[in-house]
Amino acid sequence: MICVENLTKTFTLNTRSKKDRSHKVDPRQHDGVFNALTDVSFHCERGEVLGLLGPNGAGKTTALRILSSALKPDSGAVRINEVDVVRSPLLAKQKIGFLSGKTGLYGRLTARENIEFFARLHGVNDEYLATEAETIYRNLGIVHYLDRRVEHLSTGMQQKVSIARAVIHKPDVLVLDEPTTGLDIMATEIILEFIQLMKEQGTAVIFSTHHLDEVAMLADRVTVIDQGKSAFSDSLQAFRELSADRDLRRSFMHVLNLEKAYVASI
Ligand SMILES: Nc1ncnc2c1ncn2[C@@H]1O[C@H](COP(=O)(O)OP(=O)(O)OP(=O)(O)O)[C@@H](O)[C@H]1O
Repeated sequence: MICVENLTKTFTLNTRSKKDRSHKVDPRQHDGVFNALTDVSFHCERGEVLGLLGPNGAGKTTALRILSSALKPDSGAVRINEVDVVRSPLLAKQKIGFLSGKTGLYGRLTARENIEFFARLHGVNDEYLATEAETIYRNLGIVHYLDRRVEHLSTGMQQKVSIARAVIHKPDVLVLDEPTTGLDIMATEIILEFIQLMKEQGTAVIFSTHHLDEVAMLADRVTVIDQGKSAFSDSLQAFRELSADRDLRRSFMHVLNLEKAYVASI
């Protein structure tokens, strides 16, 4: 369904970043450039959830922005069935729903206006908005504040509106960058249940997270990105089996240590 192959992405650093001492220790920086991604590959089938893990700064957001066609890779491929995301970004946008760290909602518009504006950009018709969209609103628990201005909503409320906006055009693939970060237990629960529902409806869902319990609950596949490379990409079961006691935290540490040992040896 969605196949990501050998992505690379280099950022040119500005003069200030070049002088920034904190960057000097990162082996990915040299000669005024930062190699954010050097080799990232994974895939996710219809009706599957892929949990994307990795330490801070590993390259998860960079990879997800490329998937959503917000950013162009230097090399590598992203394909959704027959559609080449890099070559046909407009077509790809119809097939992908993307939730990024920044909500991108218009504060002075109501939640409903935000969602419907985005829906119309994607050619969603009024009949659908009047009927089936209500199911999305109910499933996300946002019905009672749809007509309030976004600037007056809490972080959790805004996040759920952003998710509604990301799925309103019925994408084949849903990409969520840290969807539960900073949210309370109830908002988190609703979002995790919503991901499960999308999976049951046949959507391929890719979400990044620092919470291993979310991966245990939802993921069929796991990809770990470390230092711009996919250090592990396989089923949840294979990930568990990396540790003798099938503990996900230990599996995660195992992947990172192996990767570091490898980097040290070259
Ligand atoms: N435009 C840019 N210019 C220079 N460096 C960048 C740029 N965007 C990202 N980076 C660097 O690329 C690296 C990967 O960043 P990215 O945001 O993809 O990491 P992440 O895995 O999502 O981290 P986190 O878990 O903290 O959100 C970081 O070191 C970041 O500073």
